[in-house]
Amino acid sequence: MEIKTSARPILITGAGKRIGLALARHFLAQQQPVIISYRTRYPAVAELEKAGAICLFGDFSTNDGIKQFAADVKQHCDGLRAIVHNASAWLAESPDFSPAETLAAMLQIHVNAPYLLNQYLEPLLRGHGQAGSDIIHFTDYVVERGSDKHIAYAASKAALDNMTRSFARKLAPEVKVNAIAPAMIMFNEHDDAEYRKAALNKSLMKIAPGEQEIIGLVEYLLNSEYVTGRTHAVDGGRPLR
Ligand SMILES: NC(=O)C1=CN([C@@H]2O[C@H](COP(=O)(O)OP(=O)(O)OC[C@H]3O[C@@H](n4cnc5c(N)ncnc54)[C@H](OP(=O)(O)O)[C@@H]3O)[C@@H](O)[C@H]2O)C=CC1
Ligand SMILES: Nc1nc2c(c(=O)[nH]1)N=C([C@H](O)[C@@H](O)CO)CN2
Repeated sequence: MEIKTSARPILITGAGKRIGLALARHFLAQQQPVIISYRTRYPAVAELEKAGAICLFGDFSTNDGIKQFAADVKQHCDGLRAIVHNASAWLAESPDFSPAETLAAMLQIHVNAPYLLNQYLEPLLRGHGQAGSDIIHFTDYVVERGSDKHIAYAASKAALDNMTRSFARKLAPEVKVNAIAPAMIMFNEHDDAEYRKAALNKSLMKIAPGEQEIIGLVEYLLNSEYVTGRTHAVDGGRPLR
């Protein structure tokens, strides 16, 4: 028998590193209970556990894995304050995978996982009053522009963007549902100087702002009683370049 938390946790998927990890640390520092999913057990997962997070293995590459993860969440709490759908893979089209494999993988993590988790965990989000809970989908700036190197990625994030409006309709007024559409937030370690220069030049602001820009927007959305069904760009003015 698992011990259930009293205050409603915020569930963050794929939070063993980078933006998800930064969000988990932020909420824990505010005494806000957190549940995270991790697929790879990065060293930071033990650090989050030590800080009080419930860290559950979750591999969303199959629908069974998603279902199992939802069942595990229900073992640990009766209600959720929010679900933050952060888990993602930025897979480019490449000769290493067939187009069918690439498309299936992108749809699995950016469409099946949030769609199924929203359905399985809906009872935990409801029943907490008007605007009592939130769902936040992480999409991408490329939803509006497309991407010649990440076609399946962009298409799957576009589907997620659309689901934002459908779930907002379905779950209002109890649950607000919004999307955050970042452009460049943080580089990956392997990005070379030439790539970094070109990527920075794509926006008006010309910086990689880091996780704090996302944390600030997530806080804003959680605190709002009115904002729902919208996509919120964090892109340094990229469409204006
Ligand atoms: N960083 C940026 O500049 C931008 C980020 N975004 C979006 O913001 C969000 C966070 O970005 P970032 O921190 O860079 O993301 P990362 O790619 O660094 O991390 C994503 C997380 O998702 C997990 N994940 C991937 N596939 C699966 C799966 N099948 N099952 C379970 N977990 C999985 C990864 O686990 P594992 O490591 O074990 O695979 C990882 O922990 C993402 O949704 C991203 O698309 C959008 C635009 C720009
Ligand atoms: N899941 C991920 N999605 C995205 C990443 C990433 O590292 N993981 N990175 C980007 C880039 O930063 C891009 O916006 C600029 O090069 C996009 N999505």
